[in-house]
Amino acid sequence: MLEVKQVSKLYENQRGVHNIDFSMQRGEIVGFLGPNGAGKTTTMRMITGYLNPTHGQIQVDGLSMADHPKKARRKIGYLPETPPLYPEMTVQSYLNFIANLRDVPVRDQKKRISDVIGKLGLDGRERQVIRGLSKGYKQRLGLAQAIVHEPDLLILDEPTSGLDPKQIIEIRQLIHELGEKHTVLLSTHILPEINAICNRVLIINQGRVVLDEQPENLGRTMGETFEVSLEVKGPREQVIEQLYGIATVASVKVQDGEGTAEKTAEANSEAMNDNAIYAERDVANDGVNHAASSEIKGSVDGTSESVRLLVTSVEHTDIREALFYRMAQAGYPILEMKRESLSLEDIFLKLTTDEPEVDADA
Ligand SMILES: Nc1ncnc2c1ncn2[C@@H]1O[C@H](COP(=O)(O)OP(=O)(O)OP(=O)(O)O)[C@@H](O)[C@H]1O
Repeated sequence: MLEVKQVSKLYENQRGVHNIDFSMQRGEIVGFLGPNGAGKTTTMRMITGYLNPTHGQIQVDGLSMADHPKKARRKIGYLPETPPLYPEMTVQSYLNFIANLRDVPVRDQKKRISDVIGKLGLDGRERQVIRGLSKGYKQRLGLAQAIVHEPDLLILDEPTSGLDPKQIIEIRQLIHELGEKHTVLLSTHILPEINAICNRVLIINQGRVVLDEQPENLGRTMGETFEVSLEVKGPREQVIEQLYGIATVASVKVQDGEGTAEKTAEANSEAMNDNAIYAERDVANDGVNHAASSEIKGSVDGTSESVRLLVTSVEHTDIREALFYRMAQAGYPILEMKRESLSLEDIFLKLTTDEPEVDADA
């Protein structure tokens, strides 16, 4: 649907974006993230044909933006950061005007406009003057003008910026619905928005794409390990040794009042050798709850009988079931188990807070 090939933009010798290269398939909703000045708006303006790239090529559904700008633009709906509205017009007259501007056939205009009014919840406001609309309704109208000519590709520049929380939820829902029929590229500063509506995320920093991934694969791409935080009722040392008895456990860190300490790989192999002994001990205890034993050492204030641990697996293995069965077998109840993963915020900061690059070919 969209091909952005090695696109660069130079503003009076200052680099806007450098070698941006990505494509979008029909039906994708892609979130475009980046800190202020990263190059999101510049990229979007080039895709929509409002700005010419200094180098590179843009194709929309196989049409080159440089060679066939009019035809290519007809396939795109664009909502800039500030919706291009005429405050003196009414909702209806503005949409009539836009439909004409976008070459919607006159015989189709009435139905098309009534459809977008319905779709964007603008019913009953057709005669209202735009100046009097709330910011949320202006944004709805901005989306309506972007889709009135039924484009295949929607480019939305920070569509929820400046809206209140209720309006944000409504506009997100609308974008989600629009995504069923259109391919969508949306820029945002709101990271949860990506998880809420996008099936792919592009992160841009200092004019370059630094990440292109599906949200569910972000952790793996960033070299994230599979970590589980665990609260177990039982004597700390025995619990740790039991954990190291699981072949797929790579490390165990204690996270209690005495600080975070990591048990090493040697502990792992020792524990694995001792595995049989622990198994025997379990059988001997025959259901006796270890947590009730006098060996239990309290944590922070001596009143708790539980231990908090961070357990990492080898090769990204999901160890949650193994942890459950091992602790159950050993008679140490798991009070809490939670998979730890990098948030989009963590990843964004990791990728965008490096030292500024010195561009060799600048
Ligand atoms: N018309 C212009 N003339 C000169 N430099 C510009 C122009 N427009 C953008 N730039 C520069 O290009 C770079 C990218 O800007 P751009 O507006 O595309 O970033 P952005 O990611 O959209 O930022 P924001 O999130 O703040 O809107 C910045 O360094 C900016 O100063």
